[in-house]
Amino acid sequence: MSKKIENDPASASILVEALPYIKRFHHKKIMIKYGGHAMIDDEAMSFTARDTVLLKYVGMEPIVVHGGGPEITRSMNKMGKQPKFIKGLRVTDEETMEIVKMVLVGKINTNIVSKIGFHGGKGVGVSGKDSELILASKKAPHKILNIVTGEEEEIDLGLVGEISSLNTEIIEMFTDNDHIPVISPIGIDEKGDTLNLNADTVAGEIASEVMAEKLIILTDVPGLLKDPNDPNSLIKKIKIDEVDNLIEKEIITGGMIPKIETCVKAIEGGVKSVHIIDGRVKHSLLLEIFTTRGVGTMITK
Ligand SMILES: Nc1ncnc2c1ncn2[C@@H]1O[C@H](COP(=O)(O)OP(=O)(O)O)[C@@H](O)[C@H]1O
Ligand SMILES: CC(=O)N[C@@H](CCC(=O)OP(=O)(O)O)C(=O)O
Repeated sequence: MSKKIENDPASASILVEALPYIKRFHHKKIMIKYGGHAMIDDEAMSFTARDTVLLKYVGMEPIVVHGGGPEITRSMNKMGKQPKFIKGLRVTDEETMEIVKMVLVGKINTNIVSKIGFHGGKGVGVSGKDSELILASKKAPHKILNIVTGEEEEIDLGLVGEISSLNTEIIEMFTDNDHIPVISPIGIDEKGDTLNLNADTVAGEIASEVMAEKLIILTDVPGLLKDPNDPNSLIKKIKIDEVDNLIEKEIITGGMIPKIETCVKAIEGGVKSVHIIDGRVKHSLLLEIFTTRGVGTMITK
């Protein structure tokens, strides 16, 4: 420790402020959803990995579910494919599914695991296919109203799944043995085929299943915004019964829809506190957990 810190009582008070949280979350599972939009560069990813390792060393049990939407889109573009999203979900044909696996499991997961290792943690990568962690079934086609014909149309999302059951023993085996599980959001169906899952949904459902104390979603906005174009319009707290109205009014759109739906479900599923925060900001994870004021948007009952 440098002399400056030794002699500065303000530095000690940061630790003192953190003590109640360190006590409250001792041996508690903290689910961190690390969104692709928050992975702005290698340095930001390294900071997030280090903060996650810190949580482990002060006695919590962090679990990471990562996304990687922007990286998947970049890879699709390189291959001349145009991505299409319906309500925040990527329409996934077979070729896209191969890209999704390559990017999520082959690239992003291994990158996060090695960064956790570099900072002294025991990261271990799993996908929803390992030990049948996530059993899924193909999502039903999305129904939309064609405003020209006035008729209802169905859009098939392809190989996009919804979770039918979770086998979280493998996760608990890792957390019980001081490892930090890093989970890629893909699942398998009963035939053993791979399905693409939204990472927010996976984080929320696993958080409920393992009875996580907290779910923290790291993304590229300060939190839920009243005006998505104005980063100063942060909604600091929102009750779950206010959410539908914001979706109907199209204040919540795109990738924020699965995020906020996940938050609502996680609260209903027993997760005690749920937050959406800006993962691009250095140490936002620590500020959320260890400070009284917190950061981002808190979703409450
Ligand atoms: N009301 C809102 N408040 C904040 N962000 C919103 C809102 N509605 C839509 N969004 C969009 O949701 C995006 C975050 O979702 P997404 O792109 O899927 O991120 P991630 O890759 O982190 O999962 C934001 O960048 C923003 O463009
Ligand atoms: C079905 C579906 O949309 N799957 C997502 C999986 C990755 C993800 O969710 O990444 P973010 O958290 O960065 O958005 C996708 O293909 O983009």
